[in-house]
Amino acid sequence: MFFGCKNLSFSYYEKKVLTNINLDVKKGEFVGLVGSNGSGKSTLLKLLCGILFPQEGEVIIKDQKLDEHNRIKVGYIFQNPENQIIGVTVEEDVAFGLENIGVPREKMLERIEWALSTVGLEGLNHADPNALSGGQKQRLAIASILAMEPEIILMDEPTSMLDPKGRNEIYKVIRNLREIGETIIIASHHYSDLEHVDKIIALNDGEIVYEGEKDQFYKSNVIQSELPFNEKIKRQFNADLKELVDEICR
Ligand SMILES: Nc1ncnc2c1ncn2[C@@H]1O[C@H](COP(=O)(O)OP(=O)(O)OP(=O)(O)O)[C@@H](O)[C@H]1O
Repeated sequence: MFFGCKNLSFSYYEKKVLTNINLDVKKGEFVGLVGSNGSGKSTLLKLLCGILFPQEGEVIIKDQKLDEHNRIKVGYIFQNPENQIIGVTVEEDVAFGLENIGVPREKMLERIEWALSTVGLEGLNHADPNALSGGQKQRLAIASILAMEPEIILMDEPTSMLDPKGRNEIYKVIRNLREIGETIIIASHHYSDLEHVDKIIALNDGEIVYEGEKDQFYKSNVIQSELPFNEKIKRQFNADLKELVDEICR
């Protein structure tokens, strides 16, 4: 198995929030994780990257159980980039993780340049991270993870704190990451975040209730609240959003 988990269950003290989760993610796959508030998406991502440990089951990375020795292979991008940025300059921020794992200086500079250009922040090496826009901060957080060359990247609602411009910047980065063959799981409520996913996994009350094609998911009634706005309109008024607007404006 490239990446996934087997029979994973997790409780916060007495409260069970995930039950018997099984995932199998192929190399290069782009997976969307959806579910209403509190369904367990963030908890699942935190288990998949080793921030939390399950009471039952295991996470697998390249046929091995995820533990403190190999969890570096899983990169986790927080919802709020402020939680992740620690450097005084952009370059220092990306360098931080690399220094921790003892990457030699020359290799480190190469990786920093590559990561910054992949997220479109080239030339900003000496900028103050606090002076960056929201979209740039999120891209810096992605670069810092990318530089560590993880096998898989997990993103927890990466656009929820951004304006439309920032969101578009992140979509461009995701397209770049896909082109270079990165494996990505993205938890999100935003339909646009999930436009290009290979498959959807839907959680409800801590259980997987759907796994499969995106279009099929939106056609099904598994989780109504996750439907894109246009689809909700279609079902309610039996008309396309554009047709309705045209009709109203006539
Ligand atoms: N640290 C914690 N201690 C106790 N309960 C928690 C903790 N974190 C989350 N929970 C509970 O676990 C359940 C799942 O939460 P989680 O944040 O994983 O869901 P989510 O699907 O990511 O929600 P959202 O879309 O709102 O971010 C919720 O009922 C939440 O209240």
